[in-house]
Amino acid sequence: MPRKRPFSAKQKKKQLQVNRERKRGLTDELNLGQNSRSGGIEKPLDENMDTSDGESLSHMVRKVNQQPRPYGGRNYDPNRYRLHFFRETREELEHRKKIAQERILQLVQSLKWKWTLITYTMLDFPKRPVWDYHMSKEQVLEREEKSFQEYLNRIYCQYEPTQLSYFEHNLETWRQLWRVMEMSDILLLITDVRYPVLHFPPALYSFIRTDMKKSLILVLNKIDLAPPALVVAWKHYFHSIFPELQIVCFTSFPRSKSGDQNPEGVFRKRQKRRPSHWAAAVGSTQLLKACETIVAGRVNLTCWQEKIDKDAAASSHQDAGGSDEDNEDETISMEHFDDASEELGMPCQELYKEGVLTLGCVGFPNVGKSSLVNGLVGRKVVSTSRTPGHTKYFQTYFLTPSVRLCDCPGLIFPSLVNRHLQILAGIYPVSQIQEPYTTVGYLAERIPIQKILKLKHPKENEGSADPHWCAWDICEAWAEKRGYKTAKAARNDVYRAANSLLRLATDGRLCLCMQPPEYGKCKGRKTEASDVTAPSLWSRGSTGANPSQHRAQGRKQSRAGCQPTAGHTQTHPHTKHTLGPI
Ligand SMILES: Nc1nc2c(ncn2[C@@H]2O[C@H](COP(=O)(O)OP(=O)(O)OP(=O)(O)O)[C@@H](O)[C@H]2O)c(=O)[nH]1
Repeated sequence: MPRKRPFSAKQKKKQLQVNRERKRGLTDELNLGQNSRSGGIEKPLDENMDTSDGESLSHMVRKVNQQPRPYGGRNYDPNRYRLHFFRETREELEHRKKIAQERILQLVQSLKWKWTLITYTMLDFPKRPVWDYHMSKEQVLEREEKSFQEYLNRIYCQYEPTQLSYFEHNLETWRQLWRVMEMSDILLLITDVRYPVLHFPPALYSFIRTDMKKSLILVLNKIDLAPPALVVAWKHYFHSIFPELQIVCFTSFPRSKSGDQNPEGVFRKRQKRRPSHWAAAVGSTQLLKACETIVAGRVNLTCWQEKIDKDAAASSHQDAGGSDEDNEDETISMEHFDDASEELGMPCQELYKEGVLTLGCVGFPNVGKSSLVNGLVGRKVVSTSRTPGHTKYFQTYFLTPSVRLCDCPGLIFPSLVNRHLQILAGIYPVSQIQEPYTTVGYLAERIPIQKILKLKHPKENEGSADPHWCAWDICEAWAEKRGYKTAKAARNDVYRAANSLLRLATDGRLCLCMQPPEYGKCKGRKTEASDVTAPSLWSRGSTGANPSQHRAQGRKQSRAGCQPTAGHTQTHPHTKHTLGPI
């Protein structure tokens, strides 16, 4: 009789999980025959695809980030809204791992790190097919499914799967976007200022402007993570391409005067944010001004201005040592819509219905849409997370009686963007990456992370004077430094180390920022104080709570223009690594 092999609890758990997934895959497959809501591709394009674990209905689509909590009645599918991505083959993953272990890394010159919108061939995105009130709900849904399937077939006929970046394959999530676009008067396209061209789909802009005849405001969000000069440079870049576009700079977490100035900050644990922190968001006034310009008096926005003034006063009261009331438990009047397909919105709705301005926050996952809603409200009304794809269904909230905010789930638009960049931009959940090493290599070729993290080469003791680094070495050295060990053999846990490095990058603690094409050349350009609020010097209030500091920063920026200077690297510790001689 063969000897029984030991079977750990972890393995058992995994086995049960796989069985469950297999069953679910079967159910999905059955459902798909009647109603392909999952948005998967029905026939595998490549017969050689990895099908070993039998996880999903279509072996080409990887489903990640399951629904966090159960909602709805008996027929509710908790995984209906999870992210669906194209799945890679095992051979492909093994090949990339080998590259990470062998390829010697070389720093990319900053001149090669310039990005334009053209650099990214953003493809068209799935749109809602035309419908009218004579059609039944089932007919509308069926038409949407057919159109979405055709869209996927078209795109996979045009491009090889490896050419395409990860993008959303779940029709339900696209339906949420369609609904939000229909119900909103102005769309706020939220982008992370570190990767704005990555988060700006020109196809979406032109659809909103030309087809829907609505306005769009571009929000350069998370400005606390980039040097002010870079924020200004991006603002000017977008203005030069889209002169009519309103652009607003925003941060939900302005940098405090003392905060994160220490280069060792990268090693520190993330601090838990106080509930009152939301009131410190910077950019509300700029957003209000942009809305006023577009609305042109058709909606009364005075309440919004009053709210901003009130929040700024409360914030400065807290600065002066006032009480920090915890509003977390207050009743929150958010409206959830967990089935966008149930809501057949008007295809061409009237603007500013009943004197209410609806602002729809749309964009890629993890760019800070929910945080922006919280920042505008001044307290937590929607849940946020550093895991992309956290918001699953759109939610609305009345900021004032005449301004309604709508938070849409994040969507990855199809593009030909390099997948490493997508991961670093926080678009793809780090915990779900099957092969993180090459992305660490991509990062290390743009930021000298070995130096920043003071890593010791794993082969240093083997006598090599100046050992070359490959991505695997970096992960191994980081595992050694952090003490990440595998459970069984107590070897360095390289996979965990790679994930940890990628998290540091997505959180902005290892800060990589894209640069616009003219960045570094426009020395003479004057920076207006209104261009960007300097988060490092002005930590509280969004309405001029500290105007003298604001003016001082404006002067400082004017002197610096758009040139990355030593001054900037001092005020912004991450900049040194981002804009230095790389
Ligand atoms: N530094 C910094 N981090 C931010 C800012 N806004 C959001 N974040 C962080 O970015 C992560 C994502 O924020 P969310 O507000 O959940 O992003 P989202 O766009 O709603 O994400 P999805 O639910 O995936 O669509 C969280 O870890 C936030 O703490 C900001 O202004 N500055």
